[in-house]
Amino acid sequence: MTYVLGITGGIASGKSTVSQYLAQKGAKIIDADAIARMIVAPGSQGLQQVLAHFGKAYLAPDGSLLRRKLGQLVFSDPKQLTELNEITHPLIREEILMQLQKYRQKGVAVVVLDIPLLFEGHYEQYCDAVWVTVVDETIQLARLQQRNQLPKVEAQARIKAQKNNAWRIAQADWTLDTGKGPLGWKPQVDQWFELRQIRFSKKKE
Ligand SMILES: CC(C)(COP(=O)(O)OP(=O)(O)OC[C@H]1O[C@@H](n2cnc3c(N)ncnc32)[C@H](O)[C@@H]1O)[C@@H](O)C(=O)NCCC(=O)NCCS
Ligand SMILES: Nc1ncnc2c1ncn2[C@@H]1O[C@H](COP(=O)(O)OP(=O)(O)OP(=O)(O)O)[C@@H](O)[C@H]1O
Repeated sequence: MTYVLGITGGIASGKSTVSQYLAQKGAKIIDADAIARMIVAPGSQGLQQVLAHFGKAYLAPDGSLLRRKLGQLVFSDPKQLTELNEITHPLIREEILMQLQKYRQKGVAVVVLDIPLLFEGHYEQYCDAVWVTVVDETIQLARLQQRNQLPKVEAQARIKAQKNNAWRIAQADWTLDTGKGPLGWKPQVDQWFELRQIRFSKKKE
């Protein structure tokens, strides 16, 4: 039986960092952001659909999507964001469910669904438990600005384009504060699995 753990949270709240730690312990990760990039890769049908809707101005000379530019548009205009979601989300869902099925068939012990829009997309129906990562908004803003090299207003727009923490926390099984650094959250993560006697698959070296 595969144990499916969903991890969600606001932008730059630490989802990928926690997922990477679980991958080191032997979990398989299904990364929605990576899938979202894959479905609009150069030459893909997804990219064609995005460009047909938003225009060729979002195509880079090397055939890739101008992500920063599209982000500037959609994270400052909810209507445009909804339209991008309508194009991309069915393709993202199909790939997520395919990967999940593959891991279940292989008998992987723990699979992590790392999905920013987990509750929005109702992926909790596939999860045995859902964690939400949270961090103080000042730290979140600083991490986001630093990681994505974004000016403050753009980073703030991205945070504002998402649902808030209270909305996510109300639906989650557990809330993990990543603001205190790894020494704060790693032992709590270990304990979650120990208490429930959930074992990871042995990693192939
Ligand atoms: C707008 C795009 C091109 C900006 O690309 P960029 O490389 O700058 O950001 P990236 O994809 O790495 O996303 C970073 C973070 O932004 C947030 N985010 C991304 N898409 C969305 C969205 N549709 N709604 C709310 N937040 C989002 C998430 O927290 C995500 O982790 C890109 O985010 C995108 O294509 N989004 C639509 C697909 C989607 O919903 N992806 C999220 C996975 S479900
Ligand atoms: N506990 C921590 N201490 C210090 N920095 C951290 C911690 N957790 C995450 N970070 C840093 O914060 C940034 C955001 O973390 P991460 O990429 O894991 O967030 P995310 O929730 O996956 O983001 P996104 O929603 O954009 O996918 C990264 O640069 C990461 O290195």
